[in-house]
Amino acid sequence: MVESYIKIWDDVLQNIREKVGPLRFNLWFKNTRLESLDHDYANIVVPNVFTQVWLQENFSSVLREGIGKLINNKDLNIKFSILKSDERENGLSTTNISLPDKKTEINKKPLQVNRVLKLEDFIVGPNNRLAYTASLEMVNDKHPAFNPLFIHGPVGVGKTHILQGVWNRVKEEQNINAVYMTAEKWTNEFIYSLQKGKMEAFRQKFRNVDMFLIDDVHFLSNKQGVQEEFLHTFNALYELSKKIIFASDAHPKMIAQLKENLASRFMSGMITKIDKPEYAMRLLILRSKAAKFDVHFSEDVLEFIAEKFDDNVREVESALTTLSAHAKFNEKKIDLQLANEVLGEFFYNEGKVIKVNEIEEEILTYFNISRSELHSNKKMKSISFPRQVCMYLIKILLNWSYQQIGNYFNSKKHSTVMFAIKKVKEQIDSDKQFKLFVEMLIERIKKQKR
Ligand SMILES: Nc1ncnc2c1ncn2[C@@H]1O[C@H](COP(=O)(O)OP(=O)(O)OP(=O)(O)O)[C@@H](O)[C@H]1O
Repeated sequence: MVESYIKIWDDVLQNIREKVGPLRFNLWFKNTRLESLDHDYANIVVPNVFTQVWLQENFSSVLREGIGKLINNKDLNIKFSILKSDERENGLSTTNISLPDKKTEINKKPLQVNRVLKLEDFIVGPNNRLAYTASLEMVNDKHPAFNPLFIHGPVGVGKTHILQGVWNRVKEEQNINAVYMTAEKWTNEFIYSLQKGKMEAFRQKFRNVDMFLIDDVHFLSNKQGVQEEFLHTFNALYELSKKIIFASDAHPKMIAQLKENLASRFMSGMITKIDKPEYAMRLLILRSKAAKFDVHFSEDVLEFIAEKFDDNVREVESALTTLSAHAKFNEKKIDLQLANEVLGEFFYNEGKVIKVNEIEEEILTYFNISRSELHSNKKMKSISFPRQVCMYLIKILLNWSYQQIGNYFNSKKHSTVMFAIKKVKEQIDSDKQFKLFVEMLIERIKKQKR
């Protein structure tokens, strides 16, 4: 980099670091540089397209202002270049991918589809038919043949979709008091009410519902006092024949440290598992999800995604989002070639197994912390947050049990690991930039295996 660019870039970065704080700064600006600058254009090199998208969306004006001020051009155009994948390590040269500059009209619609989960958008197939049909019976039948309904299955297969879909349906069609919440939220309300001496109101609230939909009940694992109160709520509703639906990552028998009487209540109605969807199902789901995007995905692209992304539906959706983001920002048509280019880095040779230290390496690099800090008990956010992300990645890439992950991280409790993974999941769902960041980490880890 020409020396004057280094100086300009240092000044701009210093300004940004003050604004965003060291954690986010390290996440997004660490491996960037000002590659070239003339009166009209500044070209900034970034390590990957996710950083590019994030900087474009959040920092274009700050960058324009910061650099523009130094060269007296407030209308400066900012362009980004991405290091070619095979050159990332030694940073030899760059591939230019121009983002639309500020004068170009770009489609301002959000890249992600809106997350209102409705039963009518749920695709029914062999992996989920029983769970879906049983849920409909809960909706439509005044006195369903079973109660409670307990739905379990691996991550991202549609458990939440069904519960929220049921909740939305009964809210629209029936004048009943239906409550949907996660077991974690229920636990927090319980603890709060206990601390504030408001248990009577708490009990009233939950014992007066007509339909009780609790997601992620595995969260109750290992929380004896909370389970006791949950059992009381369950019993009260059950005796009044109120409809109860639970969703969980695991069968009641497999939820660690779950009181026997609570486990047996969970198993007293219908238990049904949702499995990972097969290819034909994935394709059907993809078609339906793709139709909600404002870009066109051709059938061969959808088939390509359905074939390559075989783990869970969340991954499949994320492939669509990523592809549509690339197409928009680079103003390209979505075809098989683009899908291969963009998504090729997401999958890897199955024979090559990802190792836990490879996941760790990415975390250490991106968050700039040491391995001993990652494995420590330090609670400051700059250490605990990367640790949580690491736990999440180990869960989804290696599918370790919560206990295994806890043991690996200096004997952390099963519930601590569950909480960490839950937090990361929530942030992925609510923060698009963070979602892109996590996808980028996954992409980098998987790419090493190709
Ligand atoms: N059969 C389906 N039809 C339509 N969308 C689906 C289907 N299955 C899953 N999805 C979609 O996949 C995404 C993940 O599903 P959901 O959040 O319901 O998974 P989950 O099983 O609750 O996962 P977790 O255990 O991680 O909470 C959602 O956007 C959901 O709409």
